[in-house]
Amino acid sequence: MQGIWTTERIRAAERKLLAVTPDGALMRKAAFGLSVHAAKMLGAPSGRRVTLLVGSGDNGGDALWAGFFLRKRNVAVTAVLLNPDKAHPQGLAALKRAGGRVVPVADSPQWIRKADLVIDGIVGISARGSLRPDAASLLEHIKAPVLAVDLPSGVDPDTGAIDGPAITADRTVTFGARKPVHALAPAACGEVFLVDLGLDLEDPDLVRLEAEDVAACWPIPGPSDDKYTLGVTGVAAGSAVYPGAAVLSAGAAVYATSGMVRYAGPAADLVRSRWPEIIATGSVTDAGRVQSWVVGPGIGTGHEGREVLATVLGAGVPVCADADATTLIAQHSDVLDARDPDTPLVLTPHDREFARLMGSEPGKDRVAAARACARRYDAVVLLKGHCTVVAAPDGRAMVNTPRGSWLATPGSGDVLSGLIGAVLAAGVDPWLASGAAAYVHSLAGELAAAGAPTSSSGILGAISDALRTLHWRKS
Ligand SMILES: NC(=O)C1=CN([C@@H]2O[C@H](COP(=O)(O)OP(=O)(O)OC[C@H]3O[C@@H](n4cnc5c(N)ncnc54)[C@H](OP(=O)(O)O)[C@@H]3O)[C@@H](O)[C@H]2O)[C@@H](O)CC1
Ligand SMILES: Nc1ncnc2c1ncn2[C@@H]1O[C@H](COP(=O)(O)OP(=O)(O)O)[C@@H](O)[C@H]1O
Ligand SMILES: [K+]
Repeated sequence: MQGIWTTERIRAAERKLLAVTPDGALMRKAAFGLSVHAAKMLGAPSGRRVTLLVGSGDNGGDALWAGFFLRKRNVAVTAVLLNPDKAHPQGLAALKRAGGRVVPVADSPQWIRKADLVIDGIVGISARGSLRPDAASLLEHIKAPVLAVDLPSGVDPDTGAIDGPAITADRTVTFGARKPVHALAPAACGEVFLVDLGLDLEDPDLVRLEAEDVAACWPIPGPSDDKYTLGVTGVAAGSAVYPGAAVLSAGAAVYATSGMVRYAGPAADLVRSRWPEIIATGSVTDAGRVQSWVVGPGIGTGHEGREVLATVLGAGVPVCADADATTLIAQHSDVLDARDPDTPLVLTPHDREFARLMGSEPGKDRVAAARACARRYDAVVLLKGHCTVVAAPDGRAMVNTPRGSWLATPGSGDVLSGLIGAVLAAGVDPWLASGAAAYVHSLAGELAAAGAPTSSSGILGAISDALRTLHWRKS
């Protein structure tokens, strides 16, 4: 699991380390790492032109020191100082000593336009609010690839929110530890690299699953397993109007697990004909025993849907309440009375469903929003979006960062619900199960797309490929 720390925690850890480190040593270490990445981006660095955008804090200091190291490799370095009086004095002196050019904002457009690489040292973890106009005015001249120092300026370090002009980096080099911005604003960060500073950090504020975490929790059969032992997934989805939701959700469960999948609802004939391995019935009351229920996709928000939801909430097994089920819960909170408080519940709202559950949309701080919703409903909340946040009622939070936006296609949420249900049926912790499902979902989207738009059926068909990329410990 990859740990992510808020800027407050990072600053506290930095203070401790700075107190026992020779003056300037950490910054030079950070800047040297930065210069190595800059040189890689330039290919053959000698004779190439790099322009530094330098703000008034230590982020600008990093850029200036990186400029110093690049001068040693015969790079032509120009620093644009946003506030000459406040530019990091030692960094500025070092760059000048090494033959770097320094220009004021007024003269900067030409130096930004003709650069082979722009290094963004405008603001780092102490950034507050949107970029000020003088800083923002520099961005329009950028033509070259951008290397962001610590984080792309203009993006909120703790929420990843972008409110106004912001740097879009090709690569970000961060120091000490990953910050929320790196997980929550992937399109602005580009590829993120970490320079280790030896910070003493534990108990991350946020985590991101890696392939081995998903492999370790995903239910795959071992020598003593049979069709029941990995858990039976129940899917209560679809209606006469929306039978496709049932096919997609149940189909995702079929691909996700070698255990049994049961379906209950009005699309039983269609589901059976599409997935002969599924035991399908017309009603949840005669579906047979399951170890988890997925309820909601396409069931509608009327009386019948409400009855179905109440029945599965009272079944005493983990429930993933998706799509119409989240709306039903928002509109009729008493339906939750049917729930055994010890039975895990996963809610999977997108922003509009979230607004129904919580009274307003998630806003800029999606992690805080998901945490608040998880606490309010005593449920795991998987907040859908470009980056998906999964929060547990005890405060644990993780984020799934996708590569691309291929999942933005109708029915893709139905696929996700089936994946979650399959992992829940195996008895995996519901927070981990939801995060692992989001990971496999986005990986399947990426593989299905392979660089061109795909569909939910395509994502469904790529689930096995996604799972094959994980490194199993047993089989
Ligand atoms: N500590 C360490 O061990 C290490 C730290 N390191 C580095 O230090 C960085 C943090 O440096 P930091 O704290 O000096 O602040 P930083 O983010 O550069 O600038 C903030 C300043 O900019 C301004 N400003 C604020 N908002 C603004 C806006 N919207 N638009 C425009 N300007 C704005 C405001 O200054 P003002 O102009 O108001 O005086 C504010 O004070 C960190 O990200 C990493 O790169 C590395 O060297 C590794 C070792
Ligand atoms: N721009 C995007 N980038 C990445 N993933 C996205 C994007 N937009 C939506 N998604 C993902 O696609 C899925 C859409 O689910 P949902 O909103 O329920 O749609 P549907 O009801 O059509 O199935 C979610 O998993 C969400 O996180
Ligand atoms: K920056």
